Amino acid sequence: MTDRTSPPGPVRAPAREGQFTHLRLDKVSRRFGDKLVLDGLDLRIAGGEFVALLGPSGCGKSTALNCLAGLLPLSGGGIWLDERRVDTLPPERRGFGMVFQNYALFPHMSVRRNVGFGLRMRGIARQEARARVDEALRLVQLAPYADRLPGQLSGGQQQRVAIARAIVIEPPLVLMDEPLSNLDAALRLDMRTEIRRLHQSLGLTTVYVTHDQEEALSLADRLVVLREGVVQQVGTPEELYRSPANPYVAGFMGYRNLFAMTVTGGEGGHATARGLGIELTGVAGEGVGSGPATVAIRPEDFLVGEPPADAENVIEVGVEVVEYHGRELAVQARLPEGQALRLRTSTRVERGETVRVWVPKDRVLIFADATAISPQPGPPQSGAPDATGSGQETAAEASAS
Ligand SMILES: Nc1ncnc2c1ncn2[C@@H]1O[C@H](COP(=O)(O)OP(=O)(O)OP(=O)(O)O)[C@@H](O)[C@H]1O
Repeated sequence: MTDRTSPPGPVRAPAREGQFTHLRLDKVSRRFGDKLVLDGLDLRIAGGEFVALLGPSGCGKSTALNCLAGLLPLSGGGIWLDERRVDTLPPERRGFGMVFQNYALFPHMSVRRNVGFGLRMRGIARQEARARVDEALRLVQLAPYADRLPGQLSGGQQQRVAIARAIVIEPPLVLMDEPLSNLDAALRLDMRTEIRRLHQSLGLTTVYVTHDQEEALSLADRLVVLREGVVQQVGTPEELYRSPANPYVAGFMGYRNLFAMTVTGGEGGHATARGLGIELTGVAGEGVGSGPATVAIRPEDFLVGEPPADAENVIEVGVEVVEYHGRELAVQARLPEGQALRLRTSTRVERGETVRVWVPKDRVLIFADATAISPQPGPPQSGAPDATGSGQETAAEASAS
């Protein structure tokens, strides 16, 4: 849906009433007991921007969103809409729209009454409220369902009701917490397009929480990758995809192969690393010198077959698992010392075969951070190369070591 080479810029629709220039999170912290779940989160979001908070389960995404919404008090720091401090205000005075994973609709109220609930609470006159509800239902293409109860709707339709309810109050900020997780794959794609369309056409500012890297990349103007409550990297989808700051972010951006190796030399912006019975040359990240490092490679960057004479990074691997994925095969192979290597190829390979694979050195990233460990034995990657949560195990493995 999104053209990745030119990420969509913020602010496309006319400014909304109550719109702000910047939302600022200033050293926001949140503790639960002894546990610091958000640790000094600094973030600046421009009005009209779509920002995704991305990270694995437990990294603090929902906590950050709930702090923004006013559902959780901060343990430290502040939240500002331009010059106005909002973290001291109760949720209803912030007036943000919220969409949750579980829809949170009132089961006994019709779609129309659910959508109009926030307007009734705000004392909006009946006639105006009705017109606004009609318009919101039209926007989410649910006008024909206005008189149904939520239980008479599909999951996707219920989520549209939740979205209509959030936007009908014309909030300066819409907060979405994994709104698509309960939907099936096809519906998720449709709703993703829908959310982006609404965001653009209404000029909303949206903060969207997800653990799904593909969802974040396709929806957001900017991504914020969180790890244990600490921001790892903030950037456009293209920046994060092309230049992840560390192995953890790389894991999220589809670098499913994270190898703990040792740098033995290097020149001209490249470094060479040894370990696991192989040698690899790649782009040297900041601070890479001799010593332990993490080498990151995307499964789809390997080439398979008889390497040309000038092929870089040629290695021999034993094919262990082959999954058919239409145009491509998802393959799990073993390095000489037994570590798993994941690759995707349209070249036919068979289980049990020993094959030569190679990867151009400019497709290999070498990080000074040596905390990643090699992916553990397991099934090959499923779905698209960077499909839902595909980087998660590797990121989790990275954080586990
Ligand atoms: N009310 C609470 N009391 C104690 N600990 C909590 C509470 N809410 C969250 N936590 C802890 O804070 C951490 C972050 O939780 P949070 O829900 O923000 O993570 P998340 O990244 O949104 O994960 P998920 O995607 O699973 O919702 C977790 O370790 C969680 O157990």
